[in-house]
Amino acid sequence: MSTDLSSADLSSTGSNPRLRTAVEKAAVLVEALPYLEQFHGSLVVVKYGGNAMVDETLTRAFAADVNFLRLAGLRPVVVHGGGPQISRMLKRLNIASEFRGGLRVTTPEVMEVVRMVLTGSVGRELVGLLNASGPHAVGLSGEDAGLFTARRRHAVVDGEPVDVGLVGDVVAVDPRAVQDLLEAGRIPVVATVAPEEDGDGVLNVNADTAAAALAVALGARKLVVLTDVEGLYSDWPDRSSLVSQIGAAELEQLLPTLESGMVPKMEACLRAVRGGVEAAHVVDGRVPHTLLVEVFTESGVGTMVLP
Ligand SMILES: Nc1ncnc2c1ncn2[C@@H]1O[C@H](COP(=O)(O)OP(=O)(O)O)[C@@H](O)[C@H]1O
Ligand SMILES: CC(=O)N[C@@H](CCC(=O)OP(=O)(O)O)C(=O)O
Repeated sequence: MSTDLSSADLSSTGSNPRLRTAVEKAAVLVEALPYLEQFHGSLVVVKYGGNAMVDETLTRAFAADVNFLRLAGLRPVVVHGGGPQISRMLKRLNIASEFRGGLRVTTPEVMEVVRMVLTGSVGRELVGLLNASGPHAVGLSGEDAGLFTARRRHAVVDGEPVDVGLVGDVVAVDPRAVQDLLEAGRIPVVATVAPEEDGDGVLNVNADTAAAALAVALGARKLVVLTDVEGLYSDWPDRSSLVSQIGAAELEQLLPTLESGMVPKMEACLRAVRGGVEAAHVVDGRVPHTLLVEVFTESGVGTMVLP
């Protein structure tokens, strides 16, 4: 079946603007058809960055998109960040904080705030927004049912390892709690605090890192990362260097040249595609509905990482 709405369809609307709008809307739906078919039943991990949550219109559009994915027969899993929200709370509490190599230097005092903000505030708000259109979202953290186990990691700045305190990398995932929820038709919403391996404390895991580990453990079809930039720039901040598609080998070469938040993000995309995820996408979460456009249209937006 041809899914093309040709110029003949548009010309048949003559000068009637309502008919023209109707045909254009139909074209969008028709373009989505092959993707609806292709991705039916697919598991998609969506990482929602704190920087993309700034405005209520955007968070509502995000919640609508995730609910849309579920209703369209996909199985979305949300992993959320909350970096700016943590920073705001630290500031209110007069606790100093800094980032090294894209990771927050996490003292025990900072860790308490990270856990409180991610599991008690950002996660709750997202679950509430998602559930405004049906009781499907359930919040959990890496501490629930052994979902994540983490090991302390160091950031690398200018080729040198830097101690960033209570920051972890996910070394094991027990995805059963998430799978049980998916099986029941729910939308898992995951905060990325994780118990430390061989310890009794918890570690602060960058949300991109955790989303990639979860996507691999779940055998996800896609990882979609929503952030506050159009995608990956090969020569940041030169706006003409936006990368629309990149392979794992090329990305690996580019990694040492990247800065700040893009480091854990692109490492996560690499980890995902190397771990069997078909494609990882970085898209601009400041534009409403980019998640749907990325999944259901031919051209997509942002940067796509392929194995
Ligand atoms: N090469 C690059 N391409 C795109 N963004 C970059 C690059 N290098 C640094 N950045 C910065 O990384 C930021 C995204 O990372 P981050 O702030 O951690 O996002 P999030 O909160 O969504 O995880 C961008 O807003 C941009 O300022
Ligand atoms: C270790 C580390 O940096 N952890 C992050 C966790 C939250 C996060 O990743 O949030 P975004 O996705 O919004 O950046 C932090 O403390 O900010």
